[in-house]
Amino acid sequence: MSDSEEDSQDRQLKIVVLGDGACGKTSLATRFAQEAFGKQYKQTIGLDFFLKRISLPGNLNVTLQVWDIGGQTLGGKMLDKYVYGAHGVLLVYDITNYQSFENLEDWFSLVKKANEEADIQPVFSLVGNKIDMEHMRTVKADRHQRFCQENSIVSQFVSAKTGDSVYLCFQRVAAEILGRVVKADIVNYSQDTVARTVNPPRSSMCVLQ
Ligand SMILES: Nc1nc2c(ncn2[C@@H]2O[C@H](COP(=O)(O)OP(=O)(O)OP(=O)(O)O)[C@@H](O)[C@H]2O)c(=O)[nH]1
Repeated sequence: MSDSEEDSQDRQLKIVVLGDGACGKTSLATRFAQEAFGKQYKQTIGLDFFLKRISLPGNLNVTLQVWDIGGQTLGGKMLDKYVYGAHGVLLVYDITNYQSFENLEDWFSLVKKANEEADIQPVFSLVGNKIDMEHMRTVKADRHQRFCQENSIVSQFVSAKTGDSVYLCFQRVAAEILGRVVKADIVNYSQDTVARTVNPPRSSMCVLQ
């Protein structure tokens, strides 16, 4: 087994999926992790987990721990704990439900606050779901883009139903996270050369766990 293959087995990223009830978070996670979709709505109580190993350009593999947080947890006591230490956060809304887009401001503020003390800030992505229902869209694409520009976050549109852009959505966030960690790693390296000589650079990737 090559060094890079060995490294990849240890690398896990925590990706938290947030947004209003029924915007499609569980469907998105299920489509991504199990390549399945169910029409029937079953509310998530608390949270669910999914694990999936993905490939990134450059022969890099990572395992994503997807935390699917129930929409009803907004304002609940546990939410801070669920989102703490996330490497990536998908802020999901339903493009046919304007309220689900408006409420993302609250979800966004909450995660930023919960992670104030964390070493690494999460990579955020705004995810407009249900693009298979484009004809019923109530959130204009330019409102979506403005939110992304104002907050410097990654913009994505997906359909958990058809699977359109779902894998790409998770892949893009993982790539963005790894880009940041690698940059942080370079800074640490220059500040701590002695320790790095004893511990080879690849051990630094433990920061992701
Ligand atoms: N047409 C369409 N329906 C979708 C899509 N994604 C989810 N749905 C439907 O929307 C409903 C809610 O989906 P869920 O994935 O359970 O929503 P959720 O955000 O996890 O909801 P909570 O558990 O309450 O937080 C279900 O009936 C899904 O089948 C999509 O991309 N297109």
